[in-house]
Amino acid sequence: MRKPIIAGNWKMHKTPSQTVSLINELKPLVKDAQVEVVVCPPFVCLPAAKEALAGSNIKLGAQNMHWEEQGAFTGEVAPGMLKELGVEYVIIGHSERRQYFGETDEMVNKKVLSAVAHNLIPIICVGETLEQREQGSTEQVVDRQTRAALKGLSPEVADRVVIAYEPIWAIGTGKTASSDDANEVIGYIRKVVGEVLGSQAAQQMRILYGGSVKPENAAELMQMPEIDGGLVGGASLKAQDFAKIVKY
Ligand SMILES: O=C[C@H](O)COP(=O)(O)O
Repeated sequence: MRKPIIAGNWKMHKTPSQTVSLINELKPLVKDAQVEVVVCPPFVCLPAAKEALAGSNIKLGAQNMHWEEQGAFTGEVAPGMLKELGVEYVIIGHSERRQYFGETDEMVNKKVLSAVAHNLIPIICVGETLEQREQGSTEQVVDRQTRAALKGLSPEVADRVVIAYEPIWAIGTGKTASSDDANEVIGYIRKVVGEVLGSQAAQQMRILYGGSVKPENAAELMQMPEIDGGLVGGASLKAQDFAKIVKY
């Protein structure tokens, strides 16, 4: 049985003090959650978040990392730095990183391997643009991104790797993939995982949906058999909304 995950990607929102307020508001609302709850604040908010999360069931995630242990990489953050702050999850290859910061499939792969080696659970983002969807190349795009991201991974770590299918046209736009569409693409991604790592690994790996997940559409999406939870952007910045999604 794959335990669902609801993860909040706060993107570039919230200062350290705002982080503490949001977490304090959220904690009582999700304390009985049946799913794994993760929040991913900005890097500089992680220490404050860790302290505010003490004793709660909410886990801490980061939004990115470098693959190297250390070195002359100005502005970057290494996996060991995240570990020391109590981070358990790390989003890798979000479409905003690919689009605005030039992250390639190869960089995503290096980050995934490094995260796993450091005992961090990567949440690997894949998904097509509107143009690619309209051209009918959704499967081709997620196929390429998934194979590239998983290259060199051992099937034994499948339960410590998460994929998030995020159609780019659905991110922050209010447009959601229909639950049938999302389920179908995630089923396809699971098939690809099976081809790369074997069918047992494919059954163990959690694959989330992301893209305008809201309290109003969470239940329908999360009830689909292939969808193992959600990566939530905008709605994760409001404690009440995020808690409703957690309790879908
Ligand atoms: O990582 C989260 C996604 O980019 C979804 O963002 P959104 O829920 O604001 O559409």
